[in-house]
Amino acid sequence: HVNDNSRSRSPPLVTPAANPIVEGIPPPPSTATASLFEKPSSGTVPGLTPGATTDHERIFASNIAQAEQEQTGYPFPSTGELNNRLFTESEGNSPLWGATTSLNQPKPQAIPSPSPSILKHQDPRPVKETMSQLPAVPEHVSSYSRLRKASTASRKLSFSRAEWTIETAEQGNGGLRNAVRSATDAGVLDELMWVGTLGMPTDALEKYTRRDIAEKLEDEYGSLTVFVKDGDFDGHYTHFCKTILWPVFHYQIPDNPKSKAYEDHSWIYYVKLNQAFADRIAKHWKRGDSIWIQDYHLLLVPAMLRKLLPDAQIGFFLHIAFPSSEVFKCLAPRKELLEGMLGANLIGFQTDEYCRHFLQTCSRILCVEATPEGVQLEDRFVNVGTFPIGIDPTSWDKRRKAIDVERWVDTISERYQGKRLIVARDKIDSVRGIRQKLLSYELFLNTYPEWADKVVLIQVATSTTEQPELEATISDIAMRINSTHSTLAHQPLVFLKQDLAFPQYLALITIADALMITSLREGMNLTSHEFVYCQDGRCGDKGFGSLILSEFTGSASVFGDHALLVNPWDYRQCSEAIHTALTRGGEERKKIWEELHRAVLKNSTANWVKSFNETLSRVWNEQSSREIMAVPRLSVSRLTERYRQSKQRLMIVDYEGTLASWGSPRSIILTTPQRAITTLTDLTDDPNNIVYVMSSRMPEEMERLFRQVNNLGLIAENGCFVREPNCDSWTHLADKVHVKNWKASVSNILAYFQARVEGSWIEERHCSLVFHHGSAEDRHVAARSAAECAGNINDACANLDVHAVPVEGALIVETTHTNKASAAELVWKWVLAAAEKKEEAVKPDFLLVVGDNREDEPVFRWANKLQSSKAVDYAMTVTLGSRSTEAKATLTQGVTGVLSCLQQLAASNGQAKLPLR
Ligand SMILES: O=P(O)(O)OC[C@H]1O[C@H](O[C@H]2O[C@H](CO)[C@@H](O)[C@H](O)[C@H]2O)[C@H](O)[C@@H](O)[C@@H]1O
Repeated sequence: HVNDNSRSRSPPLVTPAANPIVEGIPPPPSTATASLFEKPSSGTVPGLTPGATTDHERIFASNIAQAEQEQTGYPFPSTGELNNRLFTESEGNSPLWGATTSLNQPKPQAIPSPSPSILKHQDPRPVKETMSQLPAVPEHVSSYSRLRKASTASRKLSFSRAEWTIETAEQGNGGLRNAVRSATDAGVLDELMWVGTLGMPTDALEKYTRRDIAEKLEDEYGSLTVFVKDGDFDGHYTHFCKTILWPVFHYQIPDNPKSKAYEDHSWIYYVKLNQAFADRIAKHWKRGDSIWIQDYHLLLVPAMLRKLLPDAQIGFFLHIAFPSSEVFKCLAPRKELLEGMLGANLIGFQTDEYCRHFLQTCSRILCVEATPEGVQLEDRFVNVGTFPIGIDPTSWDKRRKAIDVERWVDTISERYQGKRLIVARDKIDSVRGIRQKLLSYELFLNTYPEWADKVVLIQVATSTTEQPELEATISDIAMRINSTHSTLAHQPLVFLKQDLAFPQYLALITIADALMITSLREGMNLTSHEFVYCQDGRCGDKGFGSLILSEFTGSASVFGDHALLVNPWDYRQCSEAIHTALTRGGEERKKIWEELHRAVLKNSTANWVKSFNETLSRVWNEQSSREIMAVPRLSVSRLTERYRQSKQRLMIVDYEGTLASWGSPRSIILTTPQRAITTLTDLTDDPNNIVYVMSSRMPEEMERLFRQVNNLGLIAENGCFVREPNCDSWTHLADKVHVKNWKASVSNILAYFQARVEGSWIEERHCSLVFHHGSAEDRHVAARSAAECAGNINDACANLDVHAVPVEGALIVETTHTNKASAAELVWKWVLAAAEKKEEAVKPDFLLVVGDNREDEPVFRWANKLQSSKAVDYAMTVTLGSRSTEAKATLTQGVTGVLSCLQQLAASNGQAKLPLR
């Protein structure tokens, strides 16, 4: 990676847990975590949950096993046997499928709440110093701790000297891994490197062991390891990611009095880990590399990298949901998180909804301009887009052919002969909605008792972290369902608190009659895609099953109404959906399934990687070409030379901020500085020049401002009105009826915000409304309100073809139909038509556009295009200051620079004398 400069731009993928892992390490030094590292007993696959742990689970697990045994006569193994058999069968053959949660490596120290020691890190003093200030420890305690220290030390020794091997990890984002694998197989990615942590504690490893592991991972597995302290990892992942970001991004605001979610002590670990990733990547980055950062664990990395590598091509993809701005607002470091993401060139989301939420949140919290394409920052544009992830049909075809799958199809079919199967596989996590699903299922059994002995819900519940309260609640409901609705020969719910081996999972979703997903929120949900793909009717009379899907998943936007969309909190609706799924006729099921299947194929993983990658590279090129660094300073002498050589010229110059500094919007006697008047007069005196001034001001103001200049064309209200030189009447470009209608809707929104910002006021122009907040008492509050106001208008009025654009001290609301460029186009037509009429038709061969803000950008774009399409020989577009722009050149001396440049042009043809210096 480091030495090869010739490689193509395939992205190193940054993920918090690299997929190759280090395994076979004895218990780590801390007694608190030792049990997590115990070698699994024989007959289990390393890392798979080794069985029930709490009393509750023990009772529940044995209950199911007992129930299964009691139903003798069936060849189906008990849960325990099944478990062992599965584990044995999958040995040495790690499943390669999607979002599995079984662990074949030591778990990270992931416990539900952070250890109290986490707070120690808040103290900037070294630990030793802090310890020495503690009161003396009683003798018996200190000898105990000496003993503990000794045993810890010996464990550390054996840990650090232990043999190790590298195995494929099963945890992490399986969907992402499959996507990258399939893209590589399909030749979409030809070279890539993963960047991640080991996913296990590493403090106890000797330096040389860490080095050896990192070297092997880099050389043989194309993976770059980021080492962080165990405590930092814990603070980052267990606390900040899992108790703050994860719930909030899934609309769960931890606002109960016991919640520590908003104490910011874990923020420093989040920053630290993100910085460690950024530093590691920056060190290895070479020109031509593209960096793709994955998911909510690394929201700050894009900006950290941008600082280290200003020109790098950086993409960011969020796999989980992005909440509404009202929810995101609750996060204490909300600004930092958004700014972190905005370091990327492209930010991708799973659905349009998350995309919209992000744009709105940026506009409201950061007060920046957000367009449907992305976010305009002061010096850069960041593209934002939707890239729904999917599954890889090719690899699924291969896996389905495995002999194990067929065997399991037979076993499960035989076991549940004559029954209708509803299946589900979820992580035990409150956002996955298992509780809501079981309650709905219970309601279904109560409402339709005739189904009680004909249907079985098999719920596979995987877990990586302990969630005792949730698990207890779920177990209670599960027990209640089975104790109420079971008979000696039938049990309507099979609840497996363990993951399945891959062939079993495949078999299960192949023969099921329905899949039920009730996530309260979820980024995508690939289980539903996997289910649909496997329901192709290849399995006897089974197939074309129904998909019951929470409307709060990303997959709901992929499948739309072809799925039975449900609100998981509406138990009645969910129960009815179960009934519909079980009673639908064969023809109907097939027809619906075909639509679902089409959606799965359309969203294949290879397409996902390809489209993100291609978009990233395209927007990076576009953005780079707009970067101010790449925009040269205007060479006035060269411009003058072209001016002198040309026969017919068109010049369009912006008014405020370009020809004159910004005037007070309320000024009644608005005047144009004499120097601007003189310059314009000198230019318009030349019969070969056509000069227009453009502004957001109203036509009557423009007339007043420029009445002293003859032969001057005017563009008012940002292109809604145009007046030809020497003409008394204005041409209206905006549709009056449309303007009247949208003004009525927007006025109320503006009035609402105006009433809340002391010192702000609303100006009504002919075709636009302006919310002036530049002289508000509290500028900061005013800017935030204006941003929020813009968000509201842009959401509410999107289909009215109106948008709100923030400018210096104001928010202009205007129609999207017209802008300064539409006026410029009309001017161009007029100029060509006039040239045609002359005896010696001379088309303009010199075009100059000068402006200073966002509203001038469309005119720059238009003029540049005229030149590239060879409609004009020479076009120069010039902007002021250091914004990102599409102009070809910049002028840094502001209004003075513009005026002296224009004076130089006029003087070059003898129209004016240059002022004495
Ligand atoms: O639990 P974490 O290690 O913090 O990771 C979060 C989850 O990542 C994966 O799911 C997310 O990405 C999937 C693919 O884009 C998407 O379908 C899902 O909705 C997202 O939540 C992973 O599959 C989960 O197991 C992780 O919990």
